[in-house]
Amino acid sequence: MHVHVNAAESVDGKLSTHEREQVAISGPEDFDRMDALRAESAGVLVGVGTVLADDPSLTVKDAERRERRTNDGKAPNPARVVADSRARTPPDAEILDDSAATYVLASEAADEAEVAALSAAGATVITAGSSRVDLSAAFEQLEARGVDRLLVEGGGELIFSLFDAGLVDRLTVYVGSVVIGGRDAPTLADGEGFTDPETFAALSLTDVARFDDGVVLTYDVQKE
Ligand SMILES: NC(=O)C1=CN([C@@H]2O[C@H](COP(=O)(O)OP(=O)(O)OC[C@H]3O[C@@H](n4cnc5c(N)ncnc54)[C@H](OP(=O)(O)O)[C@@H]3O)[C@@H](O)[C@H]2O)C=CC1
Ligand SMILES: Nc1nc(O)c(N)c(N[C@@H]2O[C@H](COP(=O)(O)O)[C@@H](O)[C@H]2O)n1
Repeated sequence: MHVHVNAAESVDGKLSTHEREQVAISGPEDFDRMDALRAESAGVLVGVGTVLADDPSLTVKDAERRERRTNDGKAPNPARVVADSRARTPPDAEILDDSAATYVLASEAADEAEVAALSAAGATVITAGSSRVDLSAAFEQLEARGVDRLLVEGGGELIFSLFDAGLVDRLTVYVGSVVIGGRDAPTLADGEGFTDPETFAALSLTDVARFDDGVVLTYDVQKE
């Protein structure tokens, strides 16, 4: 599985406000760059926290990009994937509309009725992990279904877990010219955090580019 994490943060590293409401940190040029990344992906992954906060659609917005995908023999939109251990995704969430296939990565702790409701709403539920989604195992099951290239759009809890598990290949971060602040506002990587510097995720900066009134930093992730 190739895993590319892309997110937009303020200069102080926040993904949104302490109220965890969606804010536009980047502008039209960066949203278009993100749309191109979606169009190149087999799947777009977010955590259930992002689904509950933002209710994103995770579709390709540009019609020409969708047409190019169709001409290449692909579905117009990549699959939508949500990491959701307890099947908390609302059955009327945007990611469950009929624009694309939707996978819910759940754990054995998910309530059977909630899983059934998501299946009835059109999702394919993949179970991996006892109390929380085992991301490596879930990715193997996604690959078996042809989803072999994931764009991860957040949020901070999920992104930390992916780095912690050594699953990230590439990171692009849009740094917007704004300070959001707030000790409880989500950051690019939340979770437990690393303590031993030996275990920090090590990155190689490969590009710096200006988009809108901010910069996009591109990194390859060093793997042992
Ligand atoms: N600026 C940007 O680019 C973006 C901003 N955002 C913002 O980020 C915020 C949401 O981020 P956040 O609250 O961190 O939520 P996330 O989207 O990271 O979702 C976190 C949840 O995912 C579930 N999950 C399942 N498996 C795992 C796993 N193995 N590791 C970690 N999490 C797992 C957990 O819930 P459970 O245990 O129930 O499964 C967890 O609470 C919102 O405010 C949103 O607006 C979001 C995306 C992009
Ligand atoms: N690149 C980027 N810049 C921002 O300023 C953002 N707030 C986000 N958020 C992500 O975009 C998703 C919205 O997707 P749809 O337009 O609904 O398809 C949102 O959920 C975040 O993943 N990204």
